[in-house]
Amino acid sequence: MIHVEKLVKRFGEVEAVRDVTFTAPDGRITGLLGPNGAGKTTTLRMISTLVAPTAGAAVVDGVDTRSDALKVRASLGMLSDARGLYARLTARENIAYYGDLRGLTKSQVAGAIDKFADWLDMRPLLDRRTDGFSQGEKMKVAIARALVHDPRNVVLDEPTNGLDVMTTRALRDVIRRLRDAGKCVLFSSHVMQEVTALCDEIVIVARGEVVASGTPEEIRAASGRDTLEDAFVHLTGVEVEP
Ligand SMILES: Nc1ncnc2c1ncn2[C@@H]1O[C@H](COP(=O)(O)OP(=O)(O)OP(=O)(O)O)[C@@H](O)[C@H]1O
Repeated sequence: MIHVEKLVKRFGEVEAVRDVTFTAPDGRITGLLGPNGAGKTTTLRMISTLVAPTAGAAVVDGVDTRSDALKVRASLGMLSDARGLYARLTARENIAYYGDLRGLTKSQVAGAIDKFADWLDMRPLLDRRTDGFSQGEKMKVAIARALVHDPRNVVLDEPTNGLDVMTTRALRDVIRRLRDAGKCVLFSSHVMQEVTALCDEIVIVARGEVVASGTPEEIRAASGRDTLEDAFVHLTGVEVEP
């Protein structure tokens, strides 16, 4: 479970996150939805221990990110983007390298690679060097790499960016499988349709603050609008992407 409480992050004069409080429970898919610059990535980076909060707390499975970052990292998988793959290594070697860093045995690594090869339909890619991979192919490797240690908490920053329809569908299936296995899944998006297609709970952020949270129906009803899209525009003051 991920809980953030009155989270604040300032970069000099810029207040990227002003006041963010929410809980992403186990066995649920929670979507952090907001327009560009709302503070989603900064929030996820604080949860993942990559940046320290200016104030407030991010707590993962009861552990505060500032008191024991290593313990938090062990129970969390973070996908930020598909950059940083080793071009000279094959997909399999890239994933195995992260498995080694996480302290997995060879058979645990082999099992994880086998699982993701099926889930993401990436078996033909496994023994090719990632140099020259398409955006979607790189993303598949990045997902397997981020989740190789089977973390209880899964954090995905705009995971469907640049993916085609088939790969997006495969990724959604993976996210649902993780939810059904009882994991806490938290992902960010600026695309409302993406979030409504997948999420059990939605947290809407705008200008660094939570402006609404709940199930899609709760948010729509609380806003007094006919559709979630109208609610989103009303709450954030931003037009929805087509
Ligand atoms: N390292 C940094 N230094 C200065 N400002 C930053 C830094 N990181 C983020 N910001 C600013 O903080 C605000 C929130 O950025 P953030 O990347 O968290 O938003 P986001 O909701 O993820 O947006 P997007 O959907 O565009 O990725 C933006 O105004 C951004 O310019």
